[in-house]
Amino acid sequence: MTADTADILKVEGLTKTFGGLSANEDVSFSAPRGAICGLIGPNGAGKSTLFKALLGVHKPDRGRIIFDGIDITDISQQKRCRLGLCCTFQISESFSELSILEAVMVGAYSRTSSRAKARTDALVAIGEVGLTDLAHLRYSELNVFQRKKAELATALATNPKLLLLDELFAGCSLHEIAELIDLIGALNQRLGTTFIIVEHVLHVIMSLCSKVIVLESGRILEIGTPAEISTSPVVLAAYLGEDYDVDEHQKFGR
Ligand SMILES: Nc1ncnc2c1ncn2[C@@H]1O[C@H](COP(=O)(O)OP(=O)(O)OP(=O)(O)O)[C@@H](O)[C@H]1O
Repeated sequence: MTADTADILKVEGLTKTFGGLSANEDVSFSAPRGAICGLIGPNGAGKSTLFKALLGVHKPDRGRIIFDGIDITDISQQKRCRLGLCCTFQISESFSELSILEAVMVGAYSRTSSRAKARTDALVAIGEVGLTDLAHLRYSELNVFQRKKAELATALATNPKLLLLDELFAGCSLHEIAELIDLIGALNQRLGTTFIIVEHVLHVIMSLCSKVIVLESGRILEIGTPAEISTSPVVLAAYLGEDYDVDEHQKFGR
């Protein structure tokens, strides 16, 4: 398999069923290298199931996942992470007495066994998200917004090529959302990291993404630019119901 330099990720015909329910049905899309892509859809559309398949949390029934030219469909989560496919994850309660530095070092240890190197890499990642002055604080002492940034730093410390953000913005104020949008945009520019973002705050998707994938009932409903998605009759109908008024909802997502 030769690497497709244009697309860092290709998903081909991914299907995952739970009992009789198709959580993902023949899902195919690609993510261009260096892009910020959005994955949206109503509740239960299959977004988390798709992320879990990408991360290797569960195995799809059918289909293939090609990451950076490599078929990763059957390889472990740890190996995917080492290849550069990672997500943000909430620090569990059992880790809450760790300092930010120690928590972010957990991410850095995915690519080194050297404590000194993990510490250096963690400090770089902490700097990237602007938490250097708080690096010594315990996780339990942080507010929601600081935790989000620390989770982002932990993921960055794995040195991802593709970072999946699953509702990173949830629980943030409008001001904090604006700051996180700027931060993700800056990281994308500075580090070249590709992002795929699952987010219910559509303003985030419309502000950051160049490509949006819309899922509904496990299937791809539409793929396009934010402008195309925000005026797509099928997308509007999926979100707003069959009786939506296009003129009334032309500011969808703003
Ligand atoms: N482990 C599981 N066992 C059984 N059914 C599941 C499982 N995980 C997900 N599902 C079902 O698959 C469908 C898709 O769920 P999924 O969580 O992927 O949707 P989602 O788009 O992430 O939803 P939300 O926006 O509410 O988080 C739902 O009907 C859900 O109940």
